[in-house]
Amino acid sequence: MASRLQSTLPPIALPLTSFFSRLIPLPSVLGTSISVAEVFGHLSFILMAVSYTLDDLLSLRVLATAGSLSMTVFTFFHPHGRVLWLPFRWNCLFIFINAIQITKLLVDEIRASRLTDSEKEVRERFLSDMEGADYARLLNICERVDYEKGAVVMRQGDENEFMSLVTEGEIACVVDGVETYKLNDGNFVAEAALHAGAKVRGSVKSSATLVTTKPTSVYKMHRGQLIDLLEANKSLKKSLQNALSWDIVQKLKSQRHRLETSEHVSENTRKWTGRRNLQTGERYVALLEAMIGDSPTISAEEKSVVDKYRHIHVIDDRRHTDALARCGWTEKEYEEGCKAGDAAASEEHAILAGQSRW
Ligand SMILES: Nc1ncnc2c1ncn2[C@@H]1O[C@@H]2COP(=O)(O)O[C@H]2[C@H]1O
Repeated sequence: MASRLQSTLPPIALPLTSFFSRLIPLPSVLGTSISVAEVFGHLSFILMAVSYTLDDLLSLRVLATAGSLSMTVFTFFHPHGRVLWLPFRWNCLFIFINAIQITKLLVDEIRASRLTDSEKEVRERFLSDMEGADYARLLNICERVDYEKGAVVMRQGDENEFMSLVTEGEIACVVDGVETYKLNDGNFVAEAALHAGAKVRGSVKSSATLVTTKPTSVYKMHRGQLIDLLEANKSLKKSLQNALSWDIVQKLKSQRHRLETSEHVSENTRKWTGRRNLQTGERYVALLEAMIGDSPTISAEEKSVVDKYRHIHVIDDRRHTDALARCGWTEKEYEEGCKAGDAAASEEHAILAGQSRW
């Protein structure tokens, strides 16, 4: 065996041939003997099999790499006496790919382990579903901003490109001079229908003036950067959408609570409700404007986001038609996904719609 190996192996490997072709005696039930190279062959498949049972990505990749490494040894010192170059080269490629991915995972783990105490606390309190590495990636695009009490965070009607998470403090939301809501720690600000899956990268008109009523801190992130990050990280997207969904539930519940308990509101319930309704309509218009922009078409995917948003926020047909009119669209145009009178866009839209059916 050793002599056959020696005849095909690259000269550099020749000193190792006697080791890998050495026979190890086995208990009689398993057969007579096994070579060291074959031990690596079996080990490779055992490691691969175990790796498939693991959920933890890092451990899975480490074991898969060890499996591929064992396979390269087996194919290089193959008992038939010839190097099996085809599986050898493929396994080298698998090792290379896994090594890159393992490095990325390790970098993420290191990043996650270097969080400050206050960053860790924010994760534990408001983003506990988020993996440490995903949270670290999110922090990369976040800027912490601290406001004094009484600071104006944004004004009603301002174009705003940022989404924020309040990590501490309190912010009053004022619409046409009437306070409609108070944002507290854990609330998202200007989430622009992200909870419904909208990918609004640009600016959205603010539906309220936001004024801090206590010293307040937020994590502020650019919406475009956030959406790019979410598109590249499915697990981050899922956990952030979870957090946003809970935020919506919390906001709706606390609005009801506020309506029932606050003296200030009960004195002016009609006025408050009127402003809230107005604000809901304005936010819907702002969302449609941001999604449609100047484009003469709206895709089926965008429409399904709009439908989801309407369902969550109970936007009835009248409000929907009014909002469309404010954006310069008719109900019919919206249903068809294309503005009338724009022949080129209409043709292109029909082609794309036809393609998507395939
Ligand atoms: N009544 C309210 N209920 C919940 N959140 C609000 C309210 N008013 C304002 N906000 C938040 O303040 C943000 C102001 O900008 P947006 O309209 O983009 O999004 C708004 C919400 O995130």
